[in-house]
Amino acid sequence: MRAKITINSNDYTIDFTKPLDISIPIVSGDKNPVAWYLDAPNVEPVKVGKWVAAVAQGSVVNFNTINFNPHAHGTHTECVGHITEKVHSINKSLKTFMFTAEVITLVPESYADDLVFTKKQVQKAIGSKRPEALVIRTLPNTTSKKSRKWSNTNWPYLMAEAVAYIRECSVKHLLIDLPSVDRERDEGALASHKAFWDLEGKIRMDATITEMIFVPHKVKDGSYLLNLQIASFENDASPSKPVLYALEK
Ligand SMILES: N[C@@H](CC(=O)c1ccccc1NC=O)C(=O)O
Repeated sequence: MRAKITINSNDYTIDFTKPLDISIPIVSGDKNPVAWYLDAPNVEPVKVGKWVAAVAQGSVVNFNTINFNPHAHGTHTECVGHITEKVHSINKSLKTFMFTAEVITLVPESYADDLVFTKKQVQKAIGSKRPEALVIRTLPNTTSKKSRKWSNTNWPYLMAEAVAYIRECSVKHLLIDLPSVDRERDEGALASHKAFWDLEGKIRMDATITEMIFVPHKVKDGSYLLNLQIASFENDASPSKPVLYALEK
């Protein structure tokens, strides 16, 4: 299926048979990525007495219970409810699902004992583009990101002024391939989260942050259409499935 779309008076064609999935699959056990000091997610059949709900074990159906944490175990999208006393729901915050998106690639820079992404880098990478969604691929970009054990790694993070700039560019949806836009241990500052949602100003209720994506190498930097989908969880965050489509002229 192909679609003709118009973005700001420019016409493009989309080929829906060529999705570029930038989500990380959730798998049971040690192959899954983990952050925030939790154990691996678990997918296992329901057991009642002698009944094990797996066809391989004599059940007529496979019927698994899944135990996982959206923030710790893979690609997830969160709303401002992640950091506010009143719990806002991602299902109520994210109401449209197709966005113009720009994929950029950033190399972290040294900052004291940390690795960070600066406002200057972001400015250079975005240039004059003003997408609704910004997809940040960080280097190095090995496939081990899909199973990384992130706890206590002090991953690279976005400087708050870089995120404020992203907000000033009117980006509504920020996606990154790290467990957080903020430093792993920041004494609760969450400075980049706060800057993105404008917590000290007019809170952006409809803005979202998606973390732990994986942007394959074959996806080149540039402009795309983004389909950002969540499961309908009434929670601050949900596992999500961001999918890019090339914009053909
Ligand atoms: N960086 C925060 C911690 C933090 O953000 C966090 C801690 C435990 C579980 C989840 C967290 N953030 C998740 O998105 C801090 O050091 O206080």
